[in-house]
Amino acid sequence: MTAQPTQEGAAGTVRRPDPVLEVTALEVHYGPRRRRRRALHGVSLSVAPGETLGLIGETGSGKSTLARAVLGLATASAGSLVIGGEDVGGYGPRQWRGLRRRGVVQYVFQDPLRSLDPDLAIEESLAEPLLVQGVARQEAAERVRAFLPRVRLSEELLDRLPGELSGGQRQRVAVARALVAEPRLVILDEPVSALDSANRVQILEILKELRADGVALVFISHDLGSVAGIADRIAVLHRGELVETGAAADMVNRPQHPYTRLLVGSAPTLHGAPARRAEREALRALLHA
Ligand SMILES: Nc1ncnc2c1ncn2[C@@H]1O[C@H](COP(=O)(O)OP(=O)(O)OP(=O)(O)O)[C@@H](O)[C@H]1O
Repeated sequence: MTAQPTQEGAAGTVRRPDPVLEVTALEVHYGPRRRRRRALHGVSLSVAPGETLGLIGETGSGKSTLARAVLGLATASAGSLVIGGEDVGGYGPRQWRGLRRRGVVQYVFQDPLRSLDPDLAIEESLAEPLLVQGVARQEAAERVRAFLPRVRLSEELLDRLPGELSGGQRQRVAVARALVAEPRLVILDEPVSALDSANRVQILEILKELRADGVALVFISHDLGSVAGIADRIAVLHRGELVETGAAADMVNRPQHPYTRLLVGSAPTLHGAPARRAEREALRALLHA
């Protein structure tokens, strides 16, 4: 686990810095009243500055809903959400836009074309988060160019459109766009799921290096193997509820909840081979009992 930055308190006691993200008893529902379905129930978690939280769960467990709630794209029906010290619970669309424009929170989606404007040249896409924060155009251009080596991109790509790049290059542009303006928190929703293994490894390496800047990351994946090597802590979501949260090594080596054990057993990238079928079936039976 990476050491968390700490501050000296008044009496000389070391205290942890305030979390960048604090989610408490969050509830999200979809659908009109009579067909209302609960997507998240009583979800509480926090992420410290510089910390990487892995959020894992199977399809439909509510991972993207949590990401969307933290980005102001899904409305919470109860609970509280504090981002960068701001209670964003009652925020309307304009206040959410303001928060995103100020660059407090950024995002990377599975499909980079969702994170990038298809009609904007790469250079413009990368400069935009800096320009909206009031950085002068010349300085923005310099900062973009200085950032490119960190995501293994060359300047030749700057005048291309997203559609003229490979999938791996596009995702590296999306990562650069999310991080170039030094946000406090970045939500990455399945950022490597659509990539081949070489590109997946490269993006994971890049993210590990960028963590050193002190940004907090929430890394969402259905695959425990993708997050295990990068996350400090891992939170497991099952049917809209967090069933287990702990240090990444403990979750991989000593999972407690049957669902976490099932995820660990089903992650071939963690072990030489997935757990035996009979064991997985036994865990599934336990979960559905
Ligand atoms: N816009 C929506 N309207 C209604 N129900 C939705 C909506 N988005 C998601 N849901 C439902 O909410 C639940 C959680 O979905 P969510 O997309 O958050 O899961 P997920 O863990 O991200 O899944 P995946 O890994 O497949 O993306 C699912 O039952 C889903 O069908």
